[in-house]
Amino acid sequence: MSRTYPRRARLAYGVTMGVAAQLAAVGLLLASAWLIVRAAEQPPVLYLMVAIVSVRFFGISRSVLRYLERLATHDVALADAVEQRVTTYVALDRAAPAGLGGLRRGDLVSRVVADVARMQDRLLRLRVPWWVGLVATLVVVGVVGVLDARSGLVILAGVAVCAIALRRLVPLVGARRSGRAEAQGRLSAEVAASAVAARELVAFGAADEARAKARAATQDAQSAQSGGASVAGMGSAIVLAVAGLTVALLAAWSAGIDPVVIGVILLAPIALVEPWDGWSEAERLRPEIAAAGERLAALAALSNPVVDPERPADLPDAYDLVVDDVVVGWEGPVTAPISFRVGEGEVVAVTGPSGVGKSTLAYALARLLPTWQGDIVLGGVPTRDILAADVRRRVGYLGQDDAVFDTSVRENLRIADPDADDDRLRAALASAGLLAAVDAMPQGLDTSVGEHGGRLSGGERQRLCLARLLLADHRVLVLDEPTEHLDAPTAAALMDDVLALAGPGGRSLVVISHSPSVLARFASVIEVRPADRPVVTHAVPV
Ligand SMILES: Nc1ncnc2c1ncn2[C@@H]1O[C@H](COP(=O)(O)OP(=O)(O)OP(=O)(O)O)[C@@H](O)[C@H]1O
Repeated sequence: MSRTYPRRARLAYGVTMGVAAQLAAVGLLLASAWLIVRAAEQPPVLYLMVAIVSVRFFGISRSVLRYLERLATHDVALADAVEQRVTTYVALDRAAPAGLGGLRRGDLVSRVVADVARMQDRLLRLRVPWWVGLVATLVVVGVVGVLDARSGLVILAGVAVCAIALRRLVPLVGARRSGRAEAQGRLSAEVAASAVAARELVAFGAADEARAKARAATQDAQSAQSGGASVAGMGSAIVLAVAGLTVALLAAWSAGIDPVVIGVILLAPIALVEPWDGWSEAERLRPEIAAAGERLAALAALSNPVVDPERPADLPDAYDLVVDDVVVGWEGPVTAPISFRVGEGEVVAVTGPSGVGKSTLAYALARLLPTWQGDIVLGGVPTRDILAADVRRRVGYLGQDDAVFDTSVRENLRIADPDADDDRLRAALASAGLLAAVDAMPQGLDTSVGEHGGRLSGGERQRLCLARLLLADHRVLVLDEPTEHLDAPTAAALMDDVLALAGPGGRSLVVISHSPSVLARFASVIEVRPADRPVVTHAVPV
């Protein structure tokens, strides 16, 4: 059924096909039973023709109907998953970076990938099996009830007992034993952390400890998984016990019923084992699906401390930057008030002891974090009155460890501007002082830079990030330790290129650095100091 139909209609069609497939399976078993019992009486073969044709019809239609059910329900589930994925990415985008502080990277990946996939099961393995099983079971109860009312009631009682036992017992035990997704999340986080830090772990002899942690997380994940298997076993046991008991009761009360009909009646509960197994599986998964839903809801509820104004001001064309009595910090204020001004095309350096809050100030300048006190004013308008995305169009930030993707130089640059042609890419590379090096690479712009830019030198990586920043055409650049990890001549060359970006009509620069040789090149150096006494701030950052 095509996607032009509404979701509800596609789902109803899928469930109807599922019910029909289930009834075909029941019909196959009952028609076969009737055929075997009746054939034993050796009637003229003409009497058996209807049953023989029925067996063929049910056998073929079951497969076709099941296929149609899968097609329709998976179509709906996949469309739901796409929506869920988009919602999750939008939530992450809204919360990043300041709102994601408490989440480990591996855990986050596990949530975004595994939990979203698990949510597909809510429809496919929880809701659809319950609806299909329930309708199919009630039809069978109705048919048996027409043949013999008391037998119909016995099967109805069996259905009720099975449904209640599965619904009550399996999730109860499952919830206690599951935690599979959490265990999987912890395992992913450990593995991701070890993979990123593998070199350091080996160098400092801490690999054994990391291995032990990963092993413990693996064992947790495995035991959560085997817990799931024993819960599945319990569900199957309940189904088989109830079906067996129902058959026994039906057999005990079968006196006086036509022998051919008895065969059909006794097989009815056996035919229902398949839909009931679907319920059992659904109940086993229910706690995991609920937990995945809660984790995704928690992600969706993450808030970003940077709140856009209700009536945003237009982004001004002017780009002089005034930092007026500003205090920054993450969970609370950490710096003493900071004030300075950078006119259009001017440069200023920011320094201060390690951990004092220089990078935090850089985040605030790019409106990635709010301030606890004071105003950051861009072109005469406080940045809190402008949409954060607009501020970031004008103010660009180059961090100490900006991401370099495992793809070509060209694609790494185009993240800043997907439409940029080679001339613009080359101009940005030239301004960042990387063009000659890229031209010397075997495939030029198409050269792959490796994971985290591993095939580039530290200086080249830094210049690549700078070129990317230049391509986005920000007017104010905040560069956080741009010469970190570079030797003195490379650092001096990079600073030459950076400072050449400023000047009348050029970009304004705020350069954060510890390095005396970098600071020596600036006429204006601002020192960030820790808050030595409690500073007056807003109750919440704005
Ligand atoms: N993502 C974060 N969440 C919470 N606190 C943070 C975060 N990043 C940094 N901090 C804290 O904010 C304070 C200032 O850190 P920041 O990175 O701004 O210092 P810095 O002056 O740039 O240091 P360095 O010169 O060593 O890079 C530190 O106490 C640090 O622990």
